[in-house]
Amino acid sequence: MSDPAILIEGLTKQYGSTTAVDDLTLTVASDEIYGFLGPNGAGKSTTIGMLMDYIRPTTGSISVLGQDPQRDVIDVHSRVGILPDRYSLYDRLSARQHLELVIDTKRVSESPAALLDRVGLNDVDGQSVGTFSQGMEQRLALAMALVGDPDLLVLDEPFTGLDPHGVRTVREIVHEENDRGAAVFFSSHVLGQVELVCDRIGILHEGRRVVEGTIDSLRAETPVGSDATVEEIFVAVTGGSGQSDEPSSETTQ
Ligand SMILES: Nc1ncnc2c1ncn2[C@@H]1O[C@H](COP(=O)(O)OP(=O)(O)OP(=O)(O)O)[C@@H](O)[C@H]1O
Repeated sequence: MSDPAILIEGLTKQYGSTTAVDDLTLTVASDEIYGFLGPNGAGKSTTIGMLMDYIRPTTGSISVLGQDPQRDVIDVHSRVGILPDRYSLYDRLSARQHLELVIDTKRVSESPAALLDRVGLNDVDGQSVGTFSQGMEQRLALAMALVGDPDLLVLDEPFTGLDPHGVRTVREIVHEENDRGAAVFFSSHVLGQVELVCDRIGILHEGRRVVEGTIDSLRAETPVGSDATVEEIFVAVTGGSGQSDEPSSETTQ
């Protein structure tokens, strides 16, 4: 049996007196699509940062594709496709040049044009990224994550800034990548989309995982009813807290 895509045990990250991630334990199988949810500030991006060794844990252990991100960082980075929550692009370079940089770094042979086509960015040849809209930048960042047919895709808020075509494209790519054999781990506040693509979800609240399972199993174990949406489950288990009383329209798409 293959290693889990992600194995996290007792993971804690402390920033001074703030506990961003609190004794988190979580497993993502090598063939699953896992939605990592939680209110603003719950600790999702911090956890993702620790998976990639961008952030060092205070305590706990992490294995990514059977490897230790601190010890085997080069291997982990070569096998994982990451769309971080904050990324910087080079204003003066084109989308093709960005992809060529990742292709060179990962030492793979891949067609930038085919990657741009997959994310719906086919008419941007020669255009510098400084002229891109937010959605175009997001599509390019996703294409960069796809380079090298990663064994694990880690996507932090992949729907940010995308129009409905882009949202659909992300959903299709997540399914295609999973069909190809990749695990997908993504955070999102767009709960309607999460419901459409995830095999399992985990909900984080104040750094702790409060529930985990298939949507059906969460409906059964949460007092929300057998036809509850992910949004209703989310609100029930996070106490309706978060930054606003009303879920934003983004969460219901
Ligand atoms: N570098 C840092 N220094 C101090 N505190 C930090 C730092 N990074 C994150 N935090 C704190 O850690 C907690 C978790 O933040 P994190 O960005 O992981 O949340 P998140 O779940 O990704 O939120 P969002 O949905 O808003 O993106 C927050 O309280 C945040 O203020």
